[in-house]
Amino acid sequence: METQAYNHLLDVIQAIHPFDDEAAKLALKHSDSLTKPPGSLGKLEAVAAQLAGISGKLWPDLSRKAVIIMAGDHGVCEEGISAFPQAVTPQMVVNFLNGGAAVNVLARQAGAEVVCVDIGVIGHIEHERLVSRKIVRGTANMAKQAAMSRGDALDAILVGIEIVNEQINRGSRLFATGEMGIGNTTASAALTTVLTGLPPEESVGRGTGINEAGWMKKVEVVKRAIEVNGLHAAGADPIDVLAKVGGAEIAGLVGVIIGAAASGCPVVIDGYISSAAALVASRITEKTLPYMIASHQSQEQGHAKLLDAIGLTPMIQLDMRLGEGTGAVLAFHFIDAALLLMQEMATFESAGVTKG
Ligand SMILES: Cc1cc2ncn([C@H]3O[C@H](COP(=O)(O)O)[C@@H](O)[C@H]3O)c2cc1C
Ligand SMILES: O=C(O)c1cccnc1
Repeated sequence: METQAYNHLLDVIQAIHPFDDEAAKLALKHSDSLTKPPGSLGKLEAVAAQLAGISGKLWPDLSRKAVIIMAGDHGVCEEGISAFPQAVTPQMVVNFLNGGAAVNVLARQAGAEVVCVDIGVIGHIEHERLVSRKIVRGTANMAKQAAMSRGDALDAILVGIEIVNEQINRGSRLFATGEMGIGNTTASAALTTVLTGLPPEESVGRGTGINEAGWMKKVEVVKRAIEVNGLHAAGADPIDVLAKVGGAEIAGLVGVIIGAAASGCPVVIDGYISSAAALVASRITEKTLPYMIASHQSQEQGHAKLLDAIGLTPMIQLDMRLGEGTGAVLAFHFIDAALLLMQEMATFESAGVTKG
C-alpha cells in the first residue's frame, strides 16, 4: 500500500512541467514596454513574470481562486505548547464552514472559494460543507514517538493532491494554502529545524501567544521530538521527517502544493505552517519551487529564515500571525493587480510617451 502511494506520488511529480523561462522573459519585455520606468512596479512585475513562466501565457486567467484549509490535531498538545486548548481545532473548523473566521471574510472580499478539509481532526465533525478525508484521528505526541506513520503521511499528501485536482476540475486556477491545527507551530518549528538546520531557539516562536516560560518549554519539546525520532542526520528523507514531526494538515498542504504544480497552477503560500509544508514539498521535489508564491512574512519567529531557506521572498508584511490562509488570500489582490497592469496599461508606443 505504502509503495503504491509512493509510486502514485512519483507519477504526479513526473507530471510537473519545468518553468517556461521564455514566457517569463516575454512578460518582462512586455512589462518594460509599459508606461513606467523599467522595474518600477517591483514585486508586481516579478510575480507577473512568474505567472507567465508557470502558465506559458503573458497573462493567464486566474479569476477563479480557492483557499484550501487543511485541519488536523496534534498529539504534542499534551506537552502544553499552545496558548489555546486542542478543542479549538474542531470549533474553528465549524467556524470556517459557517463563514465566520478571518479567512472567510478575506476570501469573500477576494472572490475566492473556501474549501475546508478534515484530514486529521480527533473528533467527528458533521457539516454539509465539510470535506471529510480523515487520515488520522490526531497525530501521536511527537515528543514521545513518531507523529504519524510514513504511510499516513503519504496518504495525507495524496489527499491534498486529490482535493486540489477536484478544485481544478471545478475551474479554480489559483490556490492559497490554509490550515487549522492547535499545536501546529510546534510541528512546523521541528520540520524547519530538521530540514534547514536552524536551531530550535530560532525556529520556535510564540504561536497563538505563549509566554516566555511556555516558549522555553516549546523549544525543549522540539529538541526532545528530534531526539526521540532520531532526526539528527543531515540529508534526511523529507517524507520521513514529515511523518515523524509533522502533521496531517501539513502533509495535506504538501499534496496541495505538489498537485497544483502538476496541473500548472500557481500556489500562494501563507504563514509559518504553510511555509513548513512548502519546505517539505520543495525537498520532495525542487520542481514545485517555481509554482510557489510567498504571500506574507508572519510575525512568527523563524518565518523569515524559513522563507529564505526555501528561496522565497514574501510579497507583503502586515505583522500578521494567524494562519488559516489569511495572508495568502490577501496576496490574491496583489496577484490580480499584477495581471491587470500587464493587460491594461498603455505602452510607450501606444500612449506616445517618450522612453528614457
Ligand atoms: C481562535 C484561533 C483561531 C485560529 N486560526 C488560526 N490559528 C492558528 O493557530 C494555531 C497554531 O498556533 P499554536 O501552535 O500556538 O497552537 C493554528 O491552528 C493556526 O492556524 C488559530 C488559533 C486560534 C486560537
Ligand atoms: O504564521 C502563521 O501561519 C501562524 C503564526 C502563529 C500562529 N498561527 C499561524
